[in-house]
Amino acid sequence: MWSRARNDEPDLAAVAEEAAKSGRPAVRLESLGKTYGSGASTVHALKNVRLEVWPGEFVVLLGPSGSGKTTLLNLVGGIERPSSGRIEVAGADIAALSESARTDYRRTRVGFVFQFFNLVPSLTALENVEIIAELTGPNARARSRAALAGVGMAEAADRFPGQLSGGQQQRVAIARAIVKEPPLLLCDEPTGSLDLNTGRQVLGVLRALAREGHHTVIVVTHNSAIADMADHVVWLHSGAVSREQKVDSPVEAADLWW
Ligand SMILES: Nc1ncnc2c1ncn2[C@@H]1O[C@H](COP(=O)(O)OP(=O)(O)OP(=O)(O)O)[C@@H](O)[C@H]1O
Repeated sequence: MWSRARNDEPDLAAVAEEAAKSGRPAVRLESLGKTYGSGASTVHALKNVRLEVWPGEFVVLLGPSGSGKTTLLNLVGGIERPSSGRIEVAGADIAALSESARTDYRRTRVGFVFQFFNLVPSLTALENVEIIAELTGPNARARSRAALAGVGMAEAADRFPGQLSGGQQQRVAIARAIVKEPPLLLCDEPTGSLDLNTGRQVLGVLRALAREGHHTVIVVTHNSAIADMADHVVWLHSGAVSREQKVDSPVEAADLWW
């Protein structure tokens, strides 16, 4: 479990608590670079990225195809390692963690939401959440019910994915991501396969999770309309941050239009 300091690894939960007290960013990227391949086929997916994201922020990351959005999300989520630079999450440099500590980090500190919901079709909504809850602590069933209630899906606990709409399935997928109470929620095109209305509902759920202060939410999308509901918008171009904007009065998800 993440609360256990192993060998000389940092205790990530303790580091996070300390970071929260000292008012540090939830995520801080410094001179971050990622290259794929070598020689003539080298791809510089990210170049010298510097970014600070604050606890509870709802961040939208925009950019054309190939600009490095998913790469950035995968690095922050500990799915991949950077080629250079630092990735501080709540004060700990996750690029410096051992393989096993990075697995713990991914499992306990980060929730992922993807375009395709990837629910297990033979399990109910509750069971889909519960299989993740069981990996991360006691009282899995109660925590799973609470997570489903948190995304407005309490009534659908006993239904199978095939009996749910796309938006409802995505809300179950969000419940599955938040059941371990990760400080960081990383979403890659979460509304990419939803229509306008269900997309708005799902974004409303994500917005509420950030607003309640439990999660810092980063959403990667091609859909620039979603930027209107963000606290912080970041544009990537050719692997670098080309523009950044803080928004004082973001619109409600229900008022988005695309
Ligand atoms: N595993 C990989 N191996 C080689 N190149 C990769 C790999 N992953 C990403 N790339 C390259 O890195 C660059 C950034 O890709 P990335 O997927 O991060 O962009 P993106 O902005 O998310 O694009 P899209 O919006 O199309 O999903 C692209 O040139 C891509 O081809």
